[in-house]
Amino acid sequence: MEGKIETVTAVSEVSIEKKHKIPVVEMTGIYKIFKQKKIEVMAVRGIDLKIYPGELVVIMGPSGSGKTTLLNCLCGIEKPNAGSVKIKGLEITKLRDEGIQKLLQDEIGIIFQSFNLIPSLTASGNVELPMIVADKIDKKSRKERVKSLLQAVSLDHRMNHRPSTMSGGEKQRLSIAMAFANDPALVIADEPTASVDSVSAENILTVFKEFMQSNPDKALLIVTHDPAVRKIADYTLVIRDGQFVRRIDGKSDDAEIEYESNGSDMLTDMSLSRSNDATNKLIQPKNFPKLNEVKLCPHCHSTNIVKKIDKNDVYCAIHDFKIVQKAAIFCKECNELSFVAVTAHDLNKVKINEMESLD
Ligand SMILES: Nc1ncnc2c1ncn2[C@@H]1O[C@H](COP(=O)(O)OP(=O)(O)OP(=O)(O)O)[C@@H](O)[C@H]1O
Repeated sequence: MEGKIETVTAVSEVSIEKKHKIPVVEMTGIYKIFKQKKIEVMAVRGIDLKIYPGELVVIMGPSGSGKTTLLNCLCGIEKPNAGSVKIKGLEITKLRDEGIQKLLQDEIGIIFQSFNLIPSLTASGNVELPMIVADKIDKKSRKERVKSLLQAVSLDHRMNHRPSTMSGGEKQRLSIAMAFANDPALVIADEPTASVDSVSAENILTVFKEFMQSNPDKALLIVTHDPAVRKIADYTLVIRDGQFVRRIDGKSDDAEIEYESNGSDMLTDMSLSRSNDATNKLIQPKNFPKLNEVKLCPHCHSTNIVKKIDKNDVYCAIHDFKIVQKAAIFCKECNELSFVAVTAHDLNKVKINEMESLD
């Protein structure tokens, strides 16, 4: 159906073998709304996600689609407005700061795009540090583990070198070794190949594959814009406007991902040549107005605006399950492009039966 975005749940196909395992990640009905003055941004809307031990899952989506917010909810850094997040069966949405800190220390390893290495420490010092903080194993075992982790990422010859002397690919491999240091149940990688060249990116994917093969009880979640990463995934979830809209099973790289086209037609129609992060940000008032009621730029409140509705982007929002639609508002005063949710009442093209099938 034209205009319909089907939401996808990542919990549908569970093998009998998996049913007997506790999921490493179990997110149910997650909503996250940010409030800025009178404006609400619904960054995540009703996400369900289960990841079992041994699974390598990739999440892809355009800028502003809610990837970081979802990860933050998953790690306890952000509290969702609604829904449950369990890590290895433990509900984490009610944990206090110390509980979250312990969770991040013991059960979740994070690989940041920006590496997050300590410049004054050598490679082995960086890998050892999380183990010193966790204080679970003695010094001798720690040193042995540092060695084997650095071997696993092919950096054993660089163990006494500082990050400043390393290439981007080496730094990223070092941050992978750090993330696995405390033997976490879940490793999350945020854009792990974004800051490295294509050869290093291939090496990083190989390291992930090998880690998963030698640690079948772990789960790995990678958030990326890089389609190459899908090659190593058990399945890929495409996120758009805070919802999973597509699930691609398997590791083949021939299935197309079309999320990049999100919003671009409107930009072209409005004769805008520039592209910035705002293109995918949806500004969502509490009560959805009709398009003709939108009179001001959401950024500078100027009335000098151009409005355009995207007929291909009708979707269902959670507020009373109203059918809403995205409208692009371009402000000639501040040059900002915003997306505003408006009621689909203006839309003669949406037939009643289609609207009903949306929720
Ligand atoms: N702290 C915040 N306050 C207000 N709005 C926020 C906040 N954090 C995120 N948002 C909004 O929530 C939406 C989702 O943002 P998020 O950072 O999760 O997207 P993303 O997919 O990770 O984007 P990118 O790929 O650019 O990092 C965006 O519209 C963003 O502007």
